[in-house]
Amino acid sequence: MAGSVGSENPIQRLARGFRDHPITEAVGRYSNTTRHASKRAKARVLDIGHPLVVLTRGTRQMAADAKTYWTEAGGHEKHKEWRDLVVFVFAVCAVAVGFQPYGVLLLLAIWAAGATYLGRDRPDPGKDPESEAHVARLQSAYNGLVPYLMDAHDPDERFKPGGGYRSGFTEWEFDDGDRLVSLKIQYSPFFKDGESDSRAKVERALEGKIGQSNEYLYDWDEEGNKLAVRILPPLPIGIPAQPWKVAEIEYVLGFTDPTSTARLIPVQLSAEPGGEVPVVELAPVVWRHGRFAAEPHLLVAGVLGSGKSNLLRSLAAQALGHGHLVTAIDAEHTGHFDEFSGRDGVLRVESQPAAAMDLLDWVCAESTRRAERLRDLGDTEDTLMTELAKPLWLFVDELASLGEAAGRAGLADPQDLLADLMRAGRTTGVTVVVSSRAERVSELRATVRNQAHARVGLGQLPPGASTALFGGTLEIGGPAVLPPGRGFARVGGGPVVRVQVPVAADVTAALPVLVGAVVSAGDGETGEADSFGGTDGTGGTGGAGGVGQDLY
Ligand SMILES: Nc1ncnc2c1ncn2[C@@H]1O[C@H](COP(=O)(O)OP(=O)(O)OP(=O)(O)O)[C@@H](O)[C@H]1O
Repeated sequence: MAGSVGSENPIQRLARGFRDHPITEAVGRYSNTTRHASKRAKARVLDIGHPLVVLTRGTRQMAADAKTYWTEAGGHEKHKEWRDLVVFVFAVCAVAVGFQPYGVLLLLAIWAAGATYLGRDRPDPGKDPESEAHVARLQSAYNGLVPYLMDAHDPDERFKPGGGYRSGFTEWEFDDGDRLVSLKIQYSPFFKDGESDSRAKVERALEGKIGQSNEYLYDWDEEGNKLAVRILPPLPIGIPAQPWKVAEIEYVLGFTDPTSTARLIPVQLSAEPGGEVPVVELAPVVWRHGRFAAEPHLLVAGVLGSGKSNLLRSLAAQALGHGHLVTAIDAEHTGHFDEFSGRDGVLRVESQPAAAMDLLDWVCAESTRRAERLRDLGDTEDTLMTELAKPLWLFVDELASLGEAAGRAGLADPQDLLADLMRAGRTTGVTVVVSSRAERVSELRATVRNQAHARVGLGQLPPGASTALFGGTLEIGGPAVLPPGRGFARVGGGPVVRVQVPVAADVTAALPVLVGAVVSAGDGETGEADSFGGTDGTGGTGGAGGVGQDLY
């Protein structure tokens, strides 16, 4: 083919160029139908002749500008004289330049430059800058919402039949794959956004228009009459708890969307013994925790069976893996902490109210003892401090139930003790993790809630609970039933992100691996820990040795 190009005459070359010229994307869609052959030809002509089109458009603009100048200057005599003078000087200059060597070429170059500038492609100010496909999808979502958000009393009439999507949607975003991933809606102040039925209608309408296979995160701002929606693919479920590759002071609460965090860690997806264990990179939700941490305590709230105890167990396993001391109160006698009893590092696990209150008293006394010793020592070596204030964890599963049981038994309110403990815990190295049924979050005192700045909400939270936890009515839409361990998390003043908690089902199998990993790292080995299922049963030791930073 290359040989034939040299022997082409200019006309053949032009014809070949025209034939081979890439057609534009829009026209490409029609390329398989003869019906649109003329459209294709027109697009090719416009594409190849684009410089000519620009020059013609610019020349026409130039002529129109000159005409406007000529006619508009005629309003006043004085202006008219000025105009005549300017035109005369311009004409004389042009003629003088024209008679110079290359003068005509220079004039042509000036004309071409001016025409190219004036005829350049400019966006049509009246045209929607979104692509047609995006406009169609946004408008379809808008139309689907009109029956539910239309309000005759709304002076702005943001949602009305025949309205444009821009009057109701304030922001939207499409990802690289052209998926709508976020949408912000401003609605009438008269819309009953406090009623879950009204909200549900809007949510289901959006899901119907945008697609049922996604997961939707709804953030209702009832004060501002705004709804922020994020549309995301479902998170992976059933991730087995394992020794996470994070820093020593970091604890993995769960996993979120890659767009919500700036990092990914390798995660083994299966705990099945034998065979290839798939490893993927997932975005962790990390709680940074340690002495003087900004968020030393955690509050987990969730609906019935949403996986609160599982999260507490997962954190207890991580704490033991770091060689920390663990105590736990199982207020509802679920037995979720039984398999921790008697393990190295586990000081006490209680479920009876009297014993649980006794444990609370002990932890408070230990915290006070630590505070006094630290005060006596003043500034001392870090290693001694670390030994004195060895991290001690108190897990209270279902705090509201514990309060109720203690009240029935005529005991003190555990929240009184907890509030003091949490306040001092930051310096004394005592971490409190409490869980509560979502509908009972309001029973937790503000003094307790305010000390727990790291928060996780699991399952479909009632509006009151999500407001108490995150300051807004958050809902997850899409699948009818959320998998256990799915919810939202916020650490301190960070953003609220959705989270999928890993499953810590078989802690008996998990602990030896976690603790073994710490010990072998302390021995200087860098080998990676097995997944839970892969354990060969090498019993765990106390795990008080050094913590392998590269393993956690
Ligand atoms: N992240 C998870 N992934 C998979 N399954 C989970 C997860 N979390 C919990 N589960 C499963 O869901 C069930 C309920 O979990 P769990 O007891 O932790 O919930 P809960 O919120 O504490 O329940 P309750 O409200 O009854 O106390 C258990 O069978 C558990 O194995």
